[in-house]
Amino acid sequence: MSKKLTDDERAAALNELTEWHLNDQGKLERALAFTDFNEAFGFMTRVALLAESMNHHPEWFNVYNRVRIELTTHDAGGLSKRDLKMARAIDAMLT
Ligand SMILES: C[C@H](O)[C@H](O)[C@H]1CNC2=NC(N)=NC(=O)C2=N1
Repeated sequence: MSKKLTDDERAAALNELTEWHLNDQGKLERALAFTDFNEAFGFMTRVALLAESMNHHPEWFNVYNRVRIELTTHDAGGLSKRDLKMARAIDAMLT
């Protein structure tokens, strides 16, 4: 069971995760564009393996070279540290 972040914790995290924003559903969102579908799906495959190992799974949307990722923690009813860990791991994968 993960705890929902406090308002202060969430604000600090958003300040640090510059590529991410809070969407209108309160989820942590990042939009990405790759050169083509192969690159996008290759990235999604790497994230999928990571997600499975972390038992924390993204909600996402893909069209051709674009991927939009939304992170939230269902049992916390909002953002938790698990979303921040996942976001940082995704960022690290892209550098
Ligand atoms: C039973 C299982 O541990 C839960 O359903 C996990 C799986 N993956 C999950 N992923 C995400 N993003 N949020 C969750 O709350 C979550 N819960």
